[in-house]
Amino acid sequence: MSLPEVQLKAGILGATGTVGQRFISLLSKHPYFTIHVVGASLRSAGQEYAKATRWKMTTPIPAEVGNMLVQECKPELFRECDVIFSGLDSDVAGEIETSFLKADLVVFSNAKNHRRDPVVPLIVPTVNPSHFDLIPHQRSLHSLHKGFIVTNANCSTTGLVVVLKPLQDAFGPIEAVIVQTMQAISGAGYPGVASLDIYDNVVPFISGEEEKMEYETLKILGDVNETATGFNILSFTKVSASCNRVPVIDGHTECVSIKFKNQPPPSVEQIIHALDSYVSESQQIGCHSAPEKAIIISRDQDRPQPRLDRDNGDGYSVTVGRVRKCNVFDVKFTLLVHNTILGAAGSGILNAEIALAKGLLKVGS
Ligand SMILES: NC(=O)C1=CN([C@@H]2O[C@H](COP(=O)(O)OP(=O)(O)OC[C@H]3O[C@@H](n4cnc5c(N)ncnc54)[C@H](OP(=O)(O)O)[C@@H]3O)[C@@H](O)[C@H]2O)C=CC1
Ligand SMILES: N[C@@H](CC(=O)OP(=O)(O)O)C(=O)O
Repeated sequence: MSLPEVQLKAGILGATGTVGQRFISLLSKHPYFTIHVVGASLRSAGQEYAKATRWKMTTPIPAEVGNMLVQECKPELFRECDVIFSGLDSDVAGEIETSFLKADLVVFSNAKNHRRDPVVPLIVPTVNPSHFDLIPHQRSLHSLHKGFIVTNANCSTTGLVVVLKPLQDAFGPIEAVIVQTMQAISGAGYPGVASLDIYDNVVPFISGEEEKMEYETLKILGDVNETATGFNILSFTKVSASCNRVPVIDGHTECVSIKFKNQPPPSVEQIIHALDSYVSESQQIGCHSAPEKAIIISRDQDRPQPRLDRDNGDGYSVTVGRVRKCNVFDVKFTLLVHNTILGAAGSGILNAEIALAKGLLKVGS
């Protein structure tokens, strides 16, 4: 993809939070999105960013952002932005993001609020960029000239669909998926889970998470209908998720078992080959943040591990290991996804790069 001639102005909603901080650290070294406005709640608005946030990234706050004044999340304060990235708390994301859409702004959201909307694409950038095809319909429905809203997926769902997509493409419909997650504490935002709850412990419940994985997987792996006015949500595939919080800072690990419709199923080596050779549309386009490999196969018997593998592909790759035959279903494996990069902010940024490549961002208009 050739670089655009102009810099695009980016606004960040929820800039002080866990996902917002990740947006800032990724965008600060981005070649064509420049951070223009940062927004958060009334608690933070009016303060310098460095004072308002409790910075938890391992790199310093970028100098150009540290002394920016945090704004309220009002569309009129972001009207110069070509693109808005939202890391808003879901208690407020629905209403605020809708007000930005109505103001004809382009919103890439991390929050759950709009993911089930029948005209909002739910896009994991290394899986289903074709769902951008619905944007002209969304624009006409809301009488928008340049604005639209796209969401990225729940972080655990993101890792899962990156691996299911090439298997579905290569071997046909997947009949059943059973997944157990071990999710990092950064997934709960800041301050998140109390240390007395998570230290020396595992918590076998994350509110709403299992339902999100079971629904979002089917929307993402489905396709856009013939008239590009809606989504064909998979009805054949059944997903059952069990979600657990574990004392890991970043990186969600998932143990997955799957059963194919077509029998006999592919061999373990055929599955490894399909995963290893998978190239997503975002890579084909040559997007700046697209990983060299969407899926990295580990053949070590004790990998993937969050501390060792979460930064693979700069956090944009999903690492898969322990691919083996399953005695109940057909095959089982373990995957690892970086929950705040590909599982959150990174997906928003890569989705914006894809939108730009597809001509959907009307820069400076
Ligand atoms: N953490 C993760 O791995 C993932 C998170 N997500 C989703 O991304 C979103 C952000 O999550 P996360 O960063 O973890 O959450 P945090 O709690 O860390 O951050 C929430 C952000 O929302 C802002 N905010 C809260 N209330 C308001 C308000 N009334 N008006 C304006 N801004 C407000 C906060 O500002 P202030 O500091 O001023 O309070 C803060 O910037 C959530 O919707 C979450 O579900 C999605 C995928 C993965
Ligand atoms: N619930 C996820 C993070 C998250 O906020 O997900 P969602 O964007 O689907 O609400 C976790 O706890 O790890």
